[in-house]
Amino acid sequence: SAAEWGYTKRNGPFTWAKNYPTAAGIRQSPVDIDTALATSDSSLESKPLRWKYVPQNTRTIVNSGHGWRVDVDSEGSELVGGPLEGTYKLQQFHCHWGSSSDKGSEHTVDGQSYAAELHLVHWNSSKYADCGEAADYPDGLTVLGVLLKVGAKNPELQKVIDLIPSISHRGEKTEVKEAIDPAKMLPKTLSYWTYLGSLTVPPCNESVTWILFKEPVEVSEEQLAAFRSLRCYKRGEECPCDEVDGLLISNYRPTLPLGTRELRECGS
Ligand SMILES: NS(=O)(=O)c1ccc(S(=O)(=O)c2ccccc2)s1
Ligand SMILES: [Zn+2]
Repeated sequence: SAAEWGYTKRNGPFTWAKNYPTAAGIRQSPVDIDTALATSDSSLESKPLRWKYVPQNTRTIVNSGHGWRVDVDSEGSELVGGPLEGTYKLQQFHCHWGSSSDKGSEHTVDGQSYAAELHLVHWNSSKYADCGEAADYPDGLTVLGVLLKVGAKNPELQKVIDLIPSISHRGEKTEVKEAIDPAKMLPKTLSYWTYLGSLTVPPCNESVTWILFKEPVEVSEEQLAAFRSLRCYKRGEECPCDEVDGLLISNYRPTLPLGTRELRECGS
């Protein structure tokens, strides 16, 4: 198949539009959050964001070749309120990071990068049958974004990190035995920015309502180093990417212009 997309010079973000024209669209993510542009919106304040997750429903963790991803059984989960119409269900969560902790988040805040960014991906179960269908509609998906900064070891994320050695190569997956509670990976204060954007990986569908929490959550340097130990190629195959021995040391997309999109905020 055509050279798979990735994050190296040869197949990275600036090449994606060749095979995925939507990547050159006007509603792309991530963006730089220019906090001076954000407008506070009473309608957001009047409908608090509410979520319910079922830790026992975290099923498997997989090395997608572009990072780790924990797939969840959507049943029993829900996300409502804030900018959202209807109910969204959790599909999966994953992370983006950089080769050193001075970069790695996808969204930036007033030009500042964070060490990593956690994404909890939800789909509109009020209107669509599943995540794949929802991805084709402008109100199909919602991603909760959590900025990660270097600090204390994150105990909930440690449950993911403990599984990384068993998914070291692309395509490997393993059962998540110890329940991981996505709610425990969210910040204490629920202030957020929200805008209309896209998936940050190909096919970059413009179907995501982004909700990015303002308060960063801590993760340790050792935990970030564990993320970078994932390999982008299959066991037994040679490394196609020109990353040093195919280590997934960086998997974040640089920011795209917000353009004429509205950036709203809720909470201080
Ligand atoms: N970084 S991100 O949160 O925007 C993101 C990347 C990939 C997904 S997805 O695998 O859920 C997915 C969902 C629907 C279609 C294709 C992929 S969501
Ligand atoms: Zn993501």
